[in-house]
Amino acid sequence: MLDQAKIADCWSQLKGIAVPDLRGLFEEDADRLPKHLVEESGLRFDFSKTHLWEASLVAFEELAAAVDFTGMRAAMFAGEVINTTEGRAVEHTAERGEGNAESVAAAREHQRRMRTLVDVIEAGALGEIRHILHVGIGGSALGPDLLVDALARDAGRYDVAIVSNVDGVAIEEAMARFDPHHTLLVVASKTFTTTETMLNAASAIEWMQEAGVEDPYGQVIALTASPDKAIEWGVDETRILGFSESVGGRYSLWSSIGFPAALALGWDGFEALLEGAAAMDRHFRHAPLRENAPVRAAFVDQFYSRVMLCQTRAVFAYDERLRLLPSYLQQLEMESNGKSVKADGTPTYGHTAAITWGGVGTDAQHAVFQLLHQGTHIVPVEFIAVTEAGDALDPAHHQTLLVNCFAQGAALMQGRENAADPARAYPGNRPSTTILLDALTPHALGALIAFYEHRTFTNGILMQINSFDQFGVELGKEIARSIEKDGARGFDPSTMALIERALG
Ligand SMILES: O=P(O)(O)OC[C@H]1O[C@H](O)[C@H](O)[C@@H](O)[C@@H]1O
Repeated sequence: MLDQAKIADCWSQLKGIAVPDLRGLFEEDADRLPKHLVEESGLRFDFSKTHLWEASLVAFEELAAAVDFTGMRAAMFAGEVINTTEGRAVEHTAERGEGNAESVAAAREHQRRMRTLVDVIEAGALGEIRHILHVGIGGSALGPDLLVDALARDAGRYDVAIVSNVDGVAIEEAMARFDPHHTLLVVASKTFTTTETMLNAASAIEWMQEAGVEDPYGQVIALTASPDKAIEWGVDETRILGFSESVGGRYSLWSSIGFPAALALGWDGFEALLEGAAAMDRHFRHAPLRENAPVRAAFVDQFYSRVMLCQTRAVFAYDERLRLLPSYLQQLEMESNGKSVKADGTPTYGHTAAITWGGVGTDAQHAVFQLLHQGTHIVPVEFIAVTEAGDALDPAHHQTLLVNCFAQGAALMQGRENAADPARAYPGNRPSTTILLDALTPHALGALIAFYEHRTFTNGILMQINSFDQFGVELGKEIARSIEKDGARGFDPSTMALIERALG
């Protein structure tokens, strides 16, 4: 049993610590930078432009002890049932070889099948496959989409479309681009019941049938933790790639859900992604809290959201290849920690997940950065940049990109006084974290995504939240089903009028 009074004391202590000026922190401590830097797997995490200092770090370490952070971390890696509301273990790390031996062996077996299927498809056993039409939503789309977009742009192996929205416009676009005779339909759904995915999958089959494809189901691969449902739907058992129930949807890109990435990258690339994640797993498991990147990042998150009461956090990828990272993180962070009760069902203390938003640099500089520099909200900003260029053009492109990224962090912190002209004054003292990757390799991206997963988990532990359920998404689905079944009956006047007007 955790000592709740002790935990409350830790939070009060954190709130009582003076919040120094960022510029002053650097002036007072010549060694501030190395004390607030973590290097791991070719990723450099610079937390020095945040307001945390010795006293806050000590207080967070005490909080981590009070919430039994190390016990929870060990329980996750041991495969204990830490997702208590759903009675499940949390075993995405087993996909990377880190976890209890039985789960790691099961994951390896799933991967062996996945690899075989990648080889079989490459060898042409399912005909000449040129296009991959992956239908899935939420965790069954955002992760694969990020991987393919970031790493397989020029791989040229297959043309991949990841379609999630139930709006037919989304899948029509892919249909217009693809030849149904040369398309592999990948149906990705952990539950194999999700409305959007099943509807898109059915429309894709129809599209193939209408084009005269003889055996459309012969061109289907199912990625699911519910193989029985996939068989019922018509997929042959040999083309079902399973994964364990204990791999959560938003943590599933490492499992067979990552299949389109494995196809697009080739197996070696996919394996490098898993190895990068495993390296971050080991770092998270063994590095002392002070030198532990996900833990330090979670301290920063908690500080801004619960001590400074910032309601949002912004993520800007200064790399076009990572343009999907903010939306991927929105699901990971907000679906995991956007809760109002603790794991024991009692109300949480203060705010939980910050609202994650963001975009790409330099585009965002010309749009939303005004608010970051001069607005009334304090928004902790995270910059992600890559030293090695992704393009082969004039080096001026990449140099300008990086210079701008670093300039923004400096400007947020430095500010500029202008007593004569307040509209042109910058308050400064605004926080940012910079994550700098040496190169955007599969290994580095694996490590980066695993960093975010562990950071989210650590945030959950510090807030005593179960980060692995998502009951908040259910009510809206239920109401939608009831409207489809019974029409506009029994709802409020506004909802009924909308239904009548648009749906008749
Ligand atoms: O993979 P599926 O079972 O189709 O689920 C897809 C998505 O739908 C749900 O509503 C959840 O909010 C997501 O966490 C999940 O990833």
